[in-house]
Amino acid sequence: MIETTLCFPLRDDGDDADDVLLIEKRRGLGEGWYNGPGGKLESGETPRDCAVRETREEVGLDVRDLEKAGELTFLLDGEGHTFCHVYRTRSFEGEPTSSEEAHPEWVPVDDVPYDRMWDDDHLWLPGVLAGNTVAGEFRFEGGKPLDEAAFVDHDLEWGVSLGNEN
Ligand SMILES: Nc1nc2c([nH]c(=O)n2[C@H]2C[C@H](O)[C@@H](COP(=O)(O)OP(=O)(O)OP(=O)(O)O)O2)c(=O)[nH]1
Repeated sequence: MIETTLCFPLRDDGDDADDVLLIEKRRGLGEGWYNGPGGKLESGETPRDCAVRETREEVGLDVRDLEKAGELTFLLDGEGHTFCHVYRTRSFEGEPTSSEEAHPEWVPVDDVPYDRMWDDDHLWLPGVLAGNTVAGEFRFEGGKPLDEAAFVDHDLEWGVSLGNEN
């Protein structure tokens, strides 16, 4: 299975609500859709280090104190395809800037464009952005690549203990 990460930086929008930093992905898996910054683990790298590196590479933001928020398994035609570690943080330095891979955008958490994201995201991302923890399994069918397969069903468990070691 491919091991990946996603990081969702949050900031208070000054009006008792939060903004989340999303990217519009410019290439690769999920191109043209919104997501959090993230990507594949490099060899020898911890998931947490990967999320920090990918966020810096994709949008130039230095994130710290990542809180583990989810562990998601994506299956394609019955086989494990991707395992994704999900983090959120309120601690970061810098201003988000575009890269070849990603165009960043602060979006109110109540205004996340789920119609322009992976089909499963509306099921788990609102809870993650609200501070909950989740373990999920999402089944896709129809062959590679994953982002052209059909999302067929899922299992979710909320309030899971994820530890903070990875
Ligand atoms: N939000 C969300 N993210 C997903 C889903 N499925 C899935 O693989 N991802 C994530 C895992 C990765 O963080 C990201 C895929 O990006 P990636 O960076 O690994 O892929 P890429 O093809 O651009 O790889 P690379 O060239 O940068 O190595 O998408 C999903 O259903 N929802």
